[in-house]
Amino acid sequence: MSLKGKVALVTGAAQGLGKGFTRILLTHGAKVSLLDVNEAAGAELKRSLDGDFGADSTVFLPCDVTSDAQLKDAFRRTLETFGRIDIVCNNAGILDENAWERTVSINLCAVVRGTYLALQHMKKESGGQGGVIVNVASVAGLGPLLSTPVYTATKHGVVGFSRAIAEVSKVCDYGVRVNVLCPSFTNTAILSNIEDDRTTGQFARLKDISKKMLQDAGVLDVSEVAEGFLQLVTDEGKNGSVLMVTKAGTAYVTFPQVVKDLVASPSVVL
Ligand SMILES: NC(=O)C1=CN([C@@H]2O[C@H](COP(=O)(O)OP(=O)(O)OC[C@H]3O[C@@H](n4cnc5c(N)ncnc54)[C@H](O)[C@@H]3O)[C@@H](O)[C@H]2O)C=CC1
Ligand SMILES: CCCCCC(=O)/C=C/C=C\C/C=C\C/C=C\CCCC(=O)O
Repeated sequence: MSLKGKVALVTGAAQGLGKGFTRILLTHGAKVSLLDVNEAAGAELKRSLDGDFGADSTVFLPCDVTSDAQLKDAFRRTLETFGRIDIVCNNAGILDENAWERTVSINLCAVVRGTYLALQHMKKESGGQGGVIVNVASVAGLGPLLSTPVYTATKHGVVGFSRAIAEVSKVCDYGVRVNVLCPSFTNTAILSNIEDDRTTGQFARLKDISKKMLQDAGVLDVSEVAEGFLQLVTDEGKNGSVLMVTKAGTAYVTFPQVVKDLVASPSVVL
């Protein structure tokens, strides 16, 4: 799928991975709506992107993804600005085992909210033109990161929810693909949490295990993860796909198939 003339909405776009996803989308010809709760970083990024891609290529919309009203308004303003939405990336995330309810709210509840809003705008049965959603989980969505059990749970939640919605989209012919990105440790601000007793809370004593995992796994550059993101956006054969990005390269994750062909079974009435 070519990105020329396409419009994307990215949450948590002001820095780190969201900024990387934004840049790769712009480089391939898309326009991007940048959503972030950090207004100063968002405004600064917008200024630098104006220089590289032109002021008409992006809009920055201050938005806390935990607010239903703010996220709805950001979708509305994206449509108002660019006239269409084709790509949605639910990327905003935090790691804070002390503020664990907020972690669930941002990392999982807001991904559900962003996915439902994306479907409302893009699915064919609501008059949309189809599209693609990429939800950002983590390798911690596939196995445990010991010092961060709630973070780990939210990322497993993102994987499970996205795979389920991808199947729904296929069966109900929404015309929207839903994929999941699972990066390993990547060089962004969130990595500093590994050392921070305030964010690991009662599990601070386990931080050496996470640090050892990081040393063994290595640290990805944002651009390596952005290439994986681009694959999930552009490869029209991918729906319900979970792409793991590690220093060893990229790999699509396979899951055990517990019930074979459930939806294709003639005994299942849809
Ligand atoms: N850096 C890493 O090692 C990995 C990161 N991830 C995931 O990638 C995603 C992006 O994280 P990074 O770029 O690494 O971290 P980061 O901390 O650099 O960026 C996160 C962005 O999300 C924004 N944000 C936080 N709460 C928000 C809210 N309530 N509403 C709107 N925006 C909000 C922040 O302002 C920030 O711009 C997260 O979901 C994270 O869990 C996944 C695997 C590895
Ligand atoms: C503490 C900093 C966290 C930074 C953000 C993040 O999500 C990093 C995750 C990196 C690694 C995930 C850790 C554990 C995953 C464990 C097992 C995965 C198994 C995958 C497989 O090969 O089957």
